Amino acid sequence: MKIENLISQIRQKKSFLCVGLDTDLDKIPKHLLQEDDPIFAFNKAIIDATHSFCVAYKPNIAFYEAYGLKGWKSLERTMEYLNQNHPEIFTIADAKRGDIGNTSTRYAKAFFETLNFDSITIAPYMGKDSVEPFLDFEDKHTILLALTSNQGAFDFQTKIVGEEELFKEVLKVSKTYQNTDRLMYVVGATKASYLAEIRKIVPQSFFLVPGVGAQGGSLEEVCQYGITENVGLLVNSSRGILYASNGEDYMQAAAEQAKKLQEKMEVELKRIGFLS
Ligand SMILES: O=c1ccn([C@@H]2O[C@H](COP(=O)(O)O)[C@@H](O)[C@H]2O)c(=O)[nH]1
Repeated sequence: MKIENLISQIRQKKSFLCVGLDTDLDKIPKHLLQEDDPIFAFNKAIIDATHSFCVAYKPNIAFYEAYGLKGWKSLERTMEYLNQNHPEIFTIADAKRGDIGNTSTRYAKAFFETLNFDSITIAPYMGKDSVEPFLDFEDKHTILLALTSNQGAFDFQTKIVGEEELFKEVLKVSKTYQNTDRLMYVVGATKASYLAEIRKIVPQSFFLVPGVGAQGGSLEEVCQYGITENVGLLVNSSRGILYASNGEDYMQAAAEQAKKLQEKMEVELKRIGFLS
């Protein structure tokens, strides 16, 4: 997908919400466990309930790999459903891959070609030749982990390396890679106070921002420091939407949570003049 199409969808839906599809058989409503493919049945219901409030879906691959071949099949069916019914919606494989060049190329083919995701999350630790194979793919996006939402982010990412924090070095060095227009970054909502400094380094890039809802990050703070004239944000919520209820009313409860976030986003989009 081209960035212009993502931006025009944000304008149309008045939303920059990404719904995380972290589907856990221990948490979904019990009656769905009778289905042939409960993971797909749950994902389909969540997509049907939330698609008008969000611009992106982010299956976290761990939740599918955990169930082996069956989980992978559910992921394939989810992607087929999205590509056939909502091709305008941006898809993110939250896979956090990255390896030596020829291996990265195979990961890129798996997620961009076989599964037809628009983007994938990548760990930057192995450097340029582990990231650039993903950047070779036209209209596909590589989302580099910059400053993650978890507590462990302080173990390495904020440590001073040379003159500044490691995450800043990641951002600066990544700007020297080829096809940087295909780069986005992960910045945790729980680290919103860092966003102003991050924006100085990458003023135009899109950020995937996990950590609102269950992890306690604030949407308003993320917008205060991170929003750009073209929005530049995809704010994710997974558990807060998926498991708003585990009863028969789970679709309605998920839709309500997604709508609440969309309405807050609309306020922010109006505040910056992106929407009139
Ligand atoms: O820094 C990061 C990077 C990725 N994630 C992932 O996002 C979702 C968050 O789920 P919630 O239920 O909304 O907390 C999940 O898939 C994480 O693995 C992140 O949280 N932080």
